[in-house]
Amino acid sequence: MSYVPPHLRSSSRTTTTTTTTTTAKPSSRTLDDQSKLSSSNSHINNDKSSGGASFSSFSHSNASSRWSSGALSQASRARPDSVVPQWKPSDRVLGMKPEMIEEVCLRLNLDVSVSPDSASAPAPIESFTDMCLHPSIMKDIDNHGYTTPTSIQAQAMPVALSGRDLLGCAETGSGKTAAFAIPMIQHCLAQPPVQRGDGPLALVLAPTRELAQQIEKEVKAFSASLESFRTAIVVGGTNISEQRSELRAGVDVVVATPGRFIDHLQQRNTSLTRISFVVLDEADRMLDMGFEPQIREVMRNLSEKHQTLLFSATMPEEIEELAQEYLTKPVQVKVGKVSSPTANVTQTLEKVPECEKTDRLLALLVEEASRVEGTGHPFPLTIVFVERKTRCDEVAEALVAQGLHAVALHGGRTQTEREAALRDFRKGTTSILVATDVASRGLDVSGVAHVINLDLPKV
Ligand SMILES: Nc1ncnc2c1ncn2[C@@H]1O[C@H](COP(=O)(O)OP(=O)(O)OP(=O)(O)O)[C@@H](O)[C@H]1O
Repeated sequence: MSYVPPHLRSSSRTTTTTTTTTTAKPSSRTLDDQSKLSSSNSHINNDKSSGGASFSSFSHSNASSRWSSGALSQASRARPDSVVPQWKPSDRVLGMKPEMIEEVCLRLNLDVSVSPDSASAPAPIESFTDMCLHPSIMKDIDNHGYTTPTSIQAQAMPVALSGRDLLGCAETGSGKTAAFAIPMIQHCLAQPPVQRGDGPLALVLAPTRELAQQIEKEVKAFSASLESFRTAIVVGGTNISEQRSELRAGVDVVVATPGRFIDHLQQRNTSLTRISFVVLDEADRMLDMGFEPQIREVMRNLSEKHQTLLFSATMPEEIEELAQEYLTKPVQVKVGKVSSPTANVTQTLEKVPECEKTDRLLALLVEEASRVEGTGHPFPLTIVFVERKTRCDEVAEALVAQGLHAVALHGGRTQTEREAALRDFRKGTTSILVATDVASRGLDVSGVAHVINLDLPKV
């Protein structure tokens, strides 16, 4: 049986308009139950004549707080349906024999699986050229300096480009941003253009502002040659009215943290109606941070024709439940890091009583400062991870008191302060970044020499 992308699958989904929703967790179900689940959870009113879907707010039941995608005068305008992009890889890839595919998966350390009732996964592709991408995207990949796909890119990109849902288990640093950003841009290019008060066509949800900003930067980089391609970043701690006007003008892609995105939906600054490509990045982290109700609210109100990519570094039960509920016959791709951290990283563990930890850290870093003094080299970039915000400030202050250039990065600081802290660290003006895991996980800073976990990371 040939593969039918999620967009084209017929469904007997019941359509209802409701004013209240439940956030009760569903029990664990098999993939076969998925369509039933989707239909029982659907809160979409697909009555196109009324201008699209109506939504309920998960936190309020009063009428004024309900979201409506009919906002921004869209109600009176018929919105175009999403288009299923026609994609096929090069003939060379199409001609790959099963044993060749197996050999590539083995070499790239890829673990690929599909549910028994779905079509086999698309073959991994080891060159961007063989992916047959839009010429502008190819140009931007080249400008970005990427010559060969990483393992996750080699497998996740063909999956996404072929229109299938993806469950990706990839560690931070494996190159997954491009793995979803490039197919997402290609998907958007196949859609009818966004108009004012319209869009977005694609949505990326990420756990932290910093990660969202990093993702948006990448999306911009891979769409730099496309003149009218617009992206918006929607995160807390930044000016909501600027975001409002940007969203209302109409954008192709929104990269957002879940809380702020819901705020904009409730204020009717944007809508879910035209979204046909969704990425949940670092989904495990988003659940850890309590974003599950917001994620569920978005997912269950999306239009029926959409494709979902879910990435998570770990696969706890909650992620599996989320995947079973919101992904349709996904291809599961598991991959390790691009290069083994043990290849060029020395790891040491030192047991220190709680009350002596800060002193030990100060001693180590002061010793390092005197070692580099006189060598003409700057203090090596160092990240110190701590568990709590208060400790983060205390440690940074103690380091500064010793004459070291340190700064604290945690969720309690303003967006401007966080951006400045990261900018100074990236430039090397500040050589020590003391950070909580929540604020800094997944950040990509090159040239870091030392990483110190003052408190053991919670895994
Ligand atoms: N194909 C590639 N060729 C060269 N460098 C790449 C390629 N893909 C990604 N990189 C680089 O590898 C680093 C890690 O990539 P990226 O940030 O996309 O990883 P990630 O898995 O998304 O991690 P994170 O969890 O931080 O988002 C970045 O510096 C990125 O520019």
